[in-house]
Amino acid sequence: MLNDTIAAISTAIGEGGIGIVRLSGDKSLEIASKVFKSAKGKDIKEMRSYSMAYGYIVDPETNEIIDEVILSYMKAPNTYTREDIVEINCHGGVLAVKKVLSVVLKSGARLAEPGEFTKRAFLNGRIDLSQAEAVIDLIRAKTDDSLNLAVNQLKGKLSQKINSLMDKLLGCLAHIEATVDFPEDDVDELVVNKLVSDLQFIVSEIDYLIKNAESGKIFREGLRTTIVGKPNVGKSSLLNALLEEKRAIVTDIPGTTRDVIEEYINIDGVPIVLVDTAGIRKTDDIVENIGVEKSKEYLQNADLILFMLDASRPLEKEDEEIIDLIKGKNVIAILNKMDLPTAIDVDYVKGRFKHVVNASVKKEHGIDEIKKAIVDLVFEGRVSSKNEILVTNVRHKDALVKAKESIVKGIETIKSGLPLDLASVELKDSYLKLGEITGNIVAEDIIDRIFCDFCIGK
Ligand SMILES: Nc1nc2c(c(=O)[nH]1)N(C=O)[C@@H](CNc1ccc(C(=O)N[C@@H](CCC(=O)O)C(=O)O)cc1)CN2
Ligand SMILES: Nc1nc2c(ncn2[C@@H]2O[C@H](COP(=O)(O)OP(=O)(O)OP(=O)(O)O)[C@@H](O)[C@H]2O)c(=O)[nH]1
Ligand SMILES: [K+]
Ligand SMILES: [Mg+2]
Repeated sequence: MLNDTIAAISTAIGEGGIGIVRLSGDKSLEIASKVFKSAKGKDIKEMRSYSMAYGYIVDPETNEIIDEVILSYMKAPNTYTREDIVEINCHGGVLAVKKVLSVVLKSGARLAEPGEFTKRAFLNGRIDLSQAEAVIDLIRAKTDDSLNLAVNQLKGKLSQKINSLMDKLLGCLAHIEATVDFPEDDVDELVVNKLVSDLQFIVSEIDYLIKNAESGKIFREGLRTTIVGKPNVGKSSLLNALLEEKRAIVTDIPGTTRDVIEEYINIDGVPIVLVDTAGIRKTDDIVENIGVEKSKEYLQNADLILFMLDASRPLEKEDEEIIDLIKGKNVIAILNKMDLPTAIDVDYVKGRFKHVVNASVKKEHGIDEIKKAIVDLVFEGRVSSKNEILVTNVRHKDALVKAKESIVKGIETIKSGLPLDLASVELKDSYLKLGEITGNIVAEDIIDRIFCDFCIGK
């Protein structure tokens, strides 16, 4: 129900300077007035929009003072949700904030669902769906570039692009309608050519967005990079070196790492989810074996594999088995332990892998080269995040792919000389797909799924 008043804790739960309980809905001020006592005896119902009041939150049933607070009021429609908003700024302890929320709920507000404030901003028309999605991306951004992309999307840059494509498509549809109204006339060849070239232009613009979406996805989700190799080649040493922190246990005992270790790093603005795994080998140790199975699972889902080899030893069956497992994946092979005499067939490894880096992780050699190889591979021939409209969300990319397919079919229909209104069916499909990105035209379950993913209080 959109017209009830919702409330939630909008700051992170934990000890902090301030914790905020936020209310949104037309009863926000009325509910707040039941629990707030102004220090100067003022009535908050007379408050001006975008002003604050100092006082106490009091449990109306027990008259017990719960917290000393500052309350702020923002009047609809100039607010985050486009509804009346009251924010109660409490002391930032877990208990005070929770108790304030609980009296607010007892006084007539309903606990907000995750993302419900932002969902209201969307349903009330302040932002479209792609902008709402940008809010959560902004909160989760781990690098400056990711943040920058999310802010641009929040400001509506992607929406503008999609709306302009939809306008152009609508122009083509109008064009077709106009010719269909005069069926007796032979459709002018010039008209058809113009239509096809307009559609091809739209396709090329969509193509550009799709092409760069791979990089965009990395900025939003991070590049899943998994270090694999047989035991003892130096995988955990590499994780520690890239993190610049002794995160994983390193020993000279093969089979040291058993669980999967996952950490975030930022390499030149590229967010990386770095995963260290158990060395892959056949083993009778039950615990280690679970680790090995996990390693195999993780390497299947990786965007990039850092395949580590011990260059001081000849290639072994275990290495070959891993080579088989990672076939067809994005791989950077790392020849580690180059500080020791080389025993591996370097040429053979170079023949098998396009990207090979020499390193001695222990002596801190080759770490920068590994970082460079990762970033180069990510952006091979592609754009960075600078001043680009980058599609970062897989949902948007999928919609673009489908939108393009429909236009391409439409162009084929037109070119084959079939009646033009047959093409308009396909163009309308494409229009609907584009509309899913901004949420102009979108099914309720998609909306629910998107906002489910939000945090509470947002
Ligand atoms: N205390 C607090 N800080 C916050 C938020 C909040 O809800 N509360 N925000 C959210 O979580 C973000 C700010 N987002 C906002 C987006 C739009 C409007 C808004 O009311 N815009 C009005 C213009 C108001 C004016 O210019 O006076 C409008 O568009 O009409 C407010 C906040 C970040 N900081
Ligand atoms: N000489 C030399 N030793 C290294 C180098 N890198 C790592 N080591 C050593 O190799 C041993 C194994 O290193 P780890 O990082 O634990 O190897 P791992 O691949 O994570 O091993 P598991 O978790 O057991 O699969 C340790 O004794 C490291 O100090 C290197 O570049 N040169
Ligand atoms: K080890
Ligand atoms: Mg290890």
